Amino acid sequence: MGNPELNCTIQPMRQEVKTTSFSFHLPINPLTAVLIVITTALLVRYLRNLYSIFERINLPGPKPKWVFGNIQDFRDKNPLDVFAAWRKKYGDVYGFFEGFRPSVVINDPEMARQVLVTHFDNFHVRPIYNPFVYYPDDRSLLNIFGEDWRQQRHVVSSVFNSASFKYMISGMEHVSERLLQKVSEIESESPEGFNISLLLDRYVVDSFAYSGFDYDVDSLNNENAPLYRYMVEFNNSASAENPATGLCRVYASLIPLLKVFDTKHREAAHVHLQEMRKLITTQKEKITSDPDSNCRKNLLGQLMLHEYPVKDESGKVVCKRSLTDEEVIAHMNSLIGGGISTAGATLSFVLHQLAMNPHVEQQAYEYVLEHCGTDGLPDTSTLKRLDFLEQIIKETLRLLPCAPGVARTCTNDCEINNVQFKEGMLIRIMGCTLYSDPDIFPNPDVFDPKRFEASECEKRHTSLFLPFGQGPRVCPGVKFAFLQLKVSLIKILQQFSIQKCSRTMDPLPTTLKPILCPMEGVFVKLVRRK
Ligand code: HEM
Repeated sequence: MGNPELNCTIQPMRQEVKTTSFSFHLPINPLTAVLIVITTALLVRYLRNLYSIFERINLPGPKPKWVFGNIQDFRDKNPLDVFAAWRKKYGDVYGFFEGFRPSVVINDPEMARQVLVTHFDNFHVRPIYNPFVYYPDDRSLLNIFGEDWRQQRHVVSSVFNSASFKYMISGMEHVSERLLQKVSEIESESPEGFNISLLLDRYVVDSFAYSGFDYDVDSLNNENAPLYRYMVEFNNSASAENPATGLCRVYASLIPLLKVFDTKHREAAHVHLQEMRKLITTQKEKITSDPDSNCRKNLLGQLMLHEYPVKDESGKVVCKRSLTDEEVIAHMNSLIGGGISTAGATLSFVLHQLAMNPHVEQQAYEYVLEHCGTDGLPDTSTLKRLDFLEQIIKETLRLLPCAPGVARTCTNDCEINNVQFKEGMLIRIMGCTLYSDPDIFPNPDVFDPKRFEASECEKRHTSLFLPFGQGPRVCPGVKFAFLQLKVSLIKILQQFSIQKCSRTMDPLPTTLKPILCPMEGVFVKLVRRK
C-alpha cells in the first residue's frame, strides 16, 4: 500500500485497461443507437408496406426499387415507349412507382370514363404540371383544386362564347397574314425547305395573344418578345428532359431547394408579369374611354368584365365583384400555359403529316377551295364545321398527341371495376397507347383522317380518344384550338402547297416538354401555288 513505485505502475495499467475497453464502445450514446435501430426498422416496415401496395390490391406491374421506384426504367428511353411496352406486359390496368408515389396506369376506356366522369369527385385533382410556380400562377386553373378550382373553372369556361369567337377570328386572320409574309420571305431564301416549327411556335404565341388579349407580341419579328421568352423558358423548365424538374415531380420535398436553380424561368416569369400588368392598365383605359370598345369581346375583356358571385356562409349570393388584376393575370396564364405550346406543337405535326401524305394534302386543298375560296375565311358557323379539316387535326392528334395522357390524383379511397384506388395515388390515363393499337385503329401507322368521320367515331368507345381529356376538367380551350388551327391551315393551304423535302424526317423524332413536340423541328418545303 505504501509502495509508491507499485502505485505508479498500477495507475498506468488501469489507464490502459480503461483505454482498451473504451475502444469497444459505440461512438454514440446507447439511447441514440436504440432510437436509430427503431427508426430504421419502422422505415423499412413503412417502405416494405408502401412498395407492396400493388401486390396487396392485386395489380400487376414492374418491380420497384426502394426510394427510386421505377424511375430508372425510363432512363435513356422515350417514356411513351416504356408505357407501350408495359401495356403489352401488364395489360390495361397496372401499377408502378414514381419514386415513393404509387401510380396506376389505365389503358382501358371504360375505366378512364369512370375516373374522369363518373367518379370525378374522387379524382378531380391534377398533379402539378411544372413544380416551379411563381406568383400569381399558383392561382392558375392548372394548379388549383377543390371548391377554388370549381369557381375559377366557371370563370374561364364563360369567356369562350360565340361573341368572343366571332371577334377573335379576325385577330387570328390578321396574324396569319404575317405568318404568310414571313413564309414567303423564308421560302424564297430556302426553296429546298426549312424548319417550319421555328416559325409556327412564334406564330401561335402571336396569334393567341393578339386574338385573345389584343396584345401585339409580334415574336415572328422579335424573338425577344417577353411572352415568347416566357413560353420558351416555361417549357424548358417544365421539360421532362430537365433533371431538376424531373426530380421535383417525383420528390416534391426537393422543390424549395431546386427552385433556386430555375433562374431563367423565374426571370422570364417576372418580366411577363410586368407586361401583363401594363396590358391590363391599357385595356382598362380602352374600356373606360370607349364603353363599346371591341376589346371587351376578347378573352381578356371578358375576364375583366366578369362578375364574380360572393356568397355568405349559407352559400347564398350576397353581391357580385369583379376579378382583381392578379386574378385576371392568373387566368390569362392558365390560358397561355394550356393553349400555346399545345396548339403550336399540333400545328407543326399537322404540317408534317400533310407533307408526308400528298394525297391528303391535295384533298385538303380542294376542300379549302370549295368551302373557303382562294382567299379569306368563311363565316364563323362554316368555320366551326369544316369537318375534313377537323378530321385531319384529330388524326394528327392520334398519331402525334401533344398531350399523350391525362393525369389525376386520387383524393378518396374508392373501388372501380374491382380495382382499389387509394388516397394519394397518381392515376395516369395513357390514351396514346391505344391510339397505335391495330385492333382499335387498323394499320395504325397510316395517316387516314377518315377514321374520324362521324360514322367511324360512333363505333368506338367515347373515352377511347382523349386528346383534350374528358369530364368536368376537360380542356376548356378545345373550340378555340380548333378554330385557331383551322384558320392557320386554311390560310397556308390557300397560298402554299406543303411538300416534304430532303430533311423531312420520318418517323418524326419527338420529345416531351412535357408537351409532346418535334425534337428537332419539322422540315418541309412550302411551294407557292400559281
Ligand atoms: C391542340 C390543342 C390543345 C390540346 C391537345 C389540349 C389538351 C388539353 C388536355 C389534355 C388538358 C387536360 C384535361 C384533363 O385533365 O382532363 C387540357 C387542359 C387545359 N387546357 Fe387545353 N389543349 C389544347 C389547347 C388549349 C387552348 C387553345 C387553351 C386556351 C385557349 C387551353 C386551355 C387549357 C386549360 C386552361 C386547361 C386546364 C383546365 C382545368 O384544369 O380545368 N388548351 N388541355
